[in-house]
Amino acid sequence: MMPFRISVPASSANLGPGFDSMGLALGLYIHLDVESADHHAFFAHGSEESEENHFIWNITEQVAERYGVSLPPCKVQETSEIPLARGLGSSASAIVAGIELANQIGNLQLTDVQKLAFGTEIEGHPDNIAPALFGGLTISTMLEDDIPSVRLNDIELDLIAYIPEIELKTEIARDCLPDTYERNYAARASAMSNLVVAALYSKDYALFGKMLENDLFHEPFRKSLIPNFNIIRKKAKEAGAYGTALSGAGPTMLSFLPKGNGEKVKNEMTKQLEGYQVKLLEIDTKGVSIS
Ligand SMILES: Nc1ncnc2c1ncn2[C@@H]1O[C@H](COP(=O)(O)OP(=O)(O)OP(=O)(O)O)[C@@H](O)[C@H]1O
Ligand SMILES: N[C@@H](CCO)C(=O)O
Repeated sequence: MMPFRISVPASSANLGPGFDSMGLALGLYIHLDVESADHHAFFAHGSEESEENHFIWNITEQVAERYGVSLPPCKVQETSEIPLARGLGSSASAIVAGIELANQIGNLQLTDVQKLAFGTEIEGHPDNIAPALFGGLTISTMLEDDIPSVRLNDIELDLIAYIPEIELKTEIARDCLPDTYERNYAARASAMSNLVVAALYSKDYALFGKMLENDLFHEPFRKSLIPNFNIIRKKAKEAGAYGTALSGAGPTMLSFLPKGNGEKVKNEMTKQLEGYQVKLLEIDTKGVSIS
């Protein structure tokens, strides 16, 4: 086996009302550098000791078991730019990395459909898994026998992420959501989501930003967990953003801006948000890749 590298992008799920279905791949990556070895070893980011039970390796073993293959010994070195539990899809990127590792070293030749199905089964929803696999903006859902997914790569927007120091586990941010929504409420919530998609496809970015900020599915119930939720949205709007949404389950927030305005707005927002990493991010259009 020649040494190779697996790279998987981060992602921002939901984009406001696209709850559990929309996700955008971002130019922050987890990398696995893989080479042949006498025995298995997995070195997690920043660690000099091999980890037997690493999250990613566990996924790799689950895939191998599902397809009935035994994996050759190899050395894997993980490095990552994706902060954990911040709403940037770290778990989905790690799952996709684990699936691709099994695919490569086990010579499984998995199709995109198989990878998406396996990843979604583990993560529970496809909104981060699909962009981590395919890149761009994806809209996906789960049917009994299929996970339809549509990709949009052509988005002419700058992105700024506001990443606080605190972590927020998705599990906790899901626990504060209602179990059910009353019919009129659900109809309004899905109308917001329809308009987000329609505005994106028609490149009406002002409308996109407006609808992005009108989610009814999750943000109203989560915003008390998110430091500076209202302030960030207001300041970003004043600085020129079309709109700002919670990234995934939070606590990161993500602004969408007219192309070319990112650097200026990033500098302004950095001055106002002490203790945050304020990052200008690219949209990844490739998804998982091997080099
Ligand atoms: N590279 C990694 N190595 C080990 N564990 C990881 C890795 N990436 C993610 N995880 C696991 O996933 C958890 C974070 O997943 P969680 O779903 O809570 O947040 P997220 O995926 O970063 O954000 P969101 O789903 O809101 O976008 C971590 O606390 C850790 O247990
Ligand atoms: N759609 C998910 C994204 C985080 O996994 C949520 O908002 O809980």
